[in-house]
Amino acid sequence: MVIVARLVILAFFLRYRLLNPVHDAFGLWLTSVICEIWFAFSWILDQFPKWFPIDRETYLDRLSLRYEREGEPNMLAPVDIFVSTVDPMKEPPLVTANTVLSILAMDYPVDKISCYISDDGASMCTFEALSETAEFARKWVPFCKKFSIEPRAPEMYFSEKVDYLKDKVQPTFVKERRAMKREYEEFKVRINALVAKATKVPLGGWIMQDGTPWPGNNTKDHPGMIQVFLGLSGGHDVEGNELPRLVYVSREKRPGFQHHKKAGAMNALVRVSGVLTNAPFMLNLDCDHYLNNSKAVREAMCFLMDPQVGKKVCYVQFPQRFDGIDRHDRYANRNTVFFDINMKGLDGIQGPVYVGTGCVFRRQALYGYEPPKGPKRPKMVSCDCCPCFGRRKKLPKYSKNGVNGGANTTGFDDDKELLMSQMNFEKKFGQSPIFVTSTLMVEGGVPPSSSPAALLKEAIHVISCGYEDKTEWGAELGWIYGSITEDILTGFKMHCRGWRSIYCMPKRAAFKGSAPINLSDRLNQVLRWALGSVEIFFSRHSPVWYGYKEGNLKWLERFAYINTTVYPFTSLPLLAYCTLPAICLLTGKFIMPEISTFASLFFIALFLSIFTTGILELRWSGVSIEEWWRNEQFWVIGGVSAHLFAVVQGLLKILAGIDTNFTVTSKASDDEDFGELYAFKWTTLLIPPTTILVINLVGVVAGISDAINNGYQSWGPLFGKLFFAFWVIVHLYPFLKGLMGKQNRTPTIVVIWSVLLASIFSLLWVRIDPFILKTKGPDTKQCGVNC
Ligand SMILES: O=c1ccn([C@@H]2O[C@H](COP(=O)(O)OP(=O)(O)O[C@H]3O[C@H](CO)[C@@H](O)[C@H](O)[C@H]3O)[C@@H](O)[C@H]2O)c(=O)[nH]1
Ligand SMILES: [Mn+2]
Repeated sequence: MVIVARLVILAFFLRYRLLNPVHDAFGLWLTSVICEIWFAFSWILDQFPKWFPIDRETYLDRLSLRYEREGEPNMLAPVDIFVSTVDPMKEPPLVTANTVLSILAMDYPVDKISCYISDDGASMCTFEALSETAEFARKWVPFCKKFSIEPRAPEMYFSEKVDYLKDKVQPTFVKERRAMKREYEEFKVRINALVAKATKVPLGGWIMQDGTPWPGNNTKDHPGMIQVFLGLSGGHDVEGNELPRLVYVSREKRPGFQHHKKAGAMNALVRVSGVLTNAPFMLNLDCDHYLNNSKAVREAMCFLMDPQVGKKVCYVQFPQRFDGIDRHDRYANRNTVFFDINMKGLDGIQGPVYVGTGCVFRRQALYGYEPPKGPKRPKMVSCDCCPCFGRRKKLPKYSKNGVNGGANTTGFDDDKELLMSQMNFEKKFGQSPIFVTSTLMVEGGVPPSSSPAALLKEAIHVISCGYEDKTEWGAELGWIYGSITEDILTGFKMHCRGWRSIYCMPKRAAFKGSAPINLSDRLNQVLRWALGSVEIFFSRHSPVWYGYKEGNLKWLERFAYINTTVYPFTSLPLLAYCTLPAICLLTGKFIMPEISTFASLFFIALFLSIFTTGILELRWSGVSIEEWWRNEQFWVIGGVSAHLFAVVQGLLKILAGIDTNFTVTSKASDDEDFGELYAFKWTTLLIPPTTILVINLVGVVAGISDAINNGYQSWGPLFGKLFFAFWVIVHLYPFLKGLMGKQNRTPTIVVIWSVLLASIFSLLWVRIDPFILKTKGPDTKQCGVNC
């Protein structure tokens, strides 16, 4: 009701604004009204998908009751876990090792999990670190399971400042913990030694321990590499129990081939895992997102293996949570407004968007199939009966491909048809009979006849460069190409096919990652996301025009996707709106005519409705007011810098074909204690916000001194303008802090540029409309009485 009320008030407000132009500042008025209309539009896109938020609850004990009966084989579904890494310098191997250890130690039947690491950097350092990690896991995993510790990433576990003796009854715990801590310190020393060694490449390239040269010495031109650690053949832990499989994969790279960044890496893993283990579900994690809750996968299974609704669920997304963010979360890294408000809202429609990490997929959904069509639910009293909002009758879908989630997996009539469909499959999935067969095995598993050696050979084949040529990979299958935010596109395709996704927020955060905490890195990350969105907006997959034919995408879900692709464009009106107060102060004009008491009611009503929607949202989501305010501030900061650049770069890509690259975010390794927060790196992204800040400050000074000169009665009109300017300044405040750094020193180049730009603008305005003249000019009419 509040949302509807706000919509109505907004309409009245805009009507008033449109009907009351300012005649002596027509340009200012027009600009501001255009901006306000755009803001209203983007508010609708953002607000409406929050109409029906959902909170979910899982019952892990019932999952066990159903699928883990005593005396019977365990029926939980196998899961393949994918971890991506690319640059051992920016993504320290110790961070990746911790993620891997937390995966290997998770609470799930060991024979049902396999962990695949994609190394896009073909780095021997990563490889050797992984080999060390596999060795360390033999001790770490039994320790975790014996004492049920959390989290199971050693670095985080040992640095937790809690009373670890609480609730622990085993007498050996203290002793074993101490011993394990020592083991971990030694492990860390070994990893650090590997990293130190990796900083300078030897002349002839890297040599492996067995004396042969490392195949990945040229990172841009090397064969595919696969190494299986642990698992059935790879030995057991120190207590003789089996360990999950751990597989190192570095896909083939050759010059002249498009590698499609992370999306390409993930697709290579989809195929390798299809050939080697073929679990029906897969969990995808960034190298820095460790398992913070050892039962996370079980949480996901509560939905994916649900006999009633599970079959239509394409993925279960967990919120991203972070470690090591400064207490006030200066640059809104936690993103709680998104993860606790928007995503919960989407869950009430067709499900959350995929955010790139912490997500458990159904393999069949990634293979481009549609969800199985269950028996139609009996119609109840709902929107369905309303003729205007009811869903359109669905068009019959192509079912040539045969496989639709379950029922008819191998129902071919004769050999000819079999051959035909085989050819179709190879056109779709590529020339690997073993992989194609695996896609038909909906319940997972590899053909029993195949030997491990043959499978490994095939695995190398499916990660070769040319494998995806003339197939549907990246267009209809797997992770979708075409944007550096591959995650949004990938989820969007599934929703268009009619799948639904689930948002799962266990009490103990499922995964935790790191976030860039210094200003420049953060802005660059936001730039990449925004650029990815702009790419999608202009692509064939733009939610503005894609996927109407099938009619499977709910329209509020579409609103949300449109919102995630058009938000960077809001930077243009935002930039204008942030410069307006300075211009008003310098020229003495304003964007509104003097308002009557009646008209001011519109403003008060609008303000109140904004306030109420905000408060209600914070109430139901549990987001704190501080987090919300940070988000508002960073929306402006990101808006006038990163989003702006993204729009420009996106247009350049469209018009001039300049490709965009994926700048990987650095992951702080450890114990730096926010040194990073204050680290300052120069980037052009800093220029526009600094300029805005400076001109607004100049405006405030000029406005006040002007009012002082003009005496008492000019303070009234000034008030509105000052308020407006302060609005801009307080939003940019965290940015100002970031600029200052720890030592309160701003790099000279930023100052020079900004002062330059600011003074040019100010001078320009002063020359065009010098406000000083207003007081003394002999030809000014109103001067008579007061002068
Ligand atoms: O060519 C590449 C580039 C990146 N990555 C991996 O992609 C992941 C994400 O990179 P990161 O720099 O950490 O990006 P973030 O901005 O922190 O990540 C968010 O946004 C990305 C989309 O821009 C998603 O891919 C991520 O999953 C999501 O966590 C990392 O594991 C990288 O190793 C690759 O595997 N190959
Ligand atoms: Mn990251």
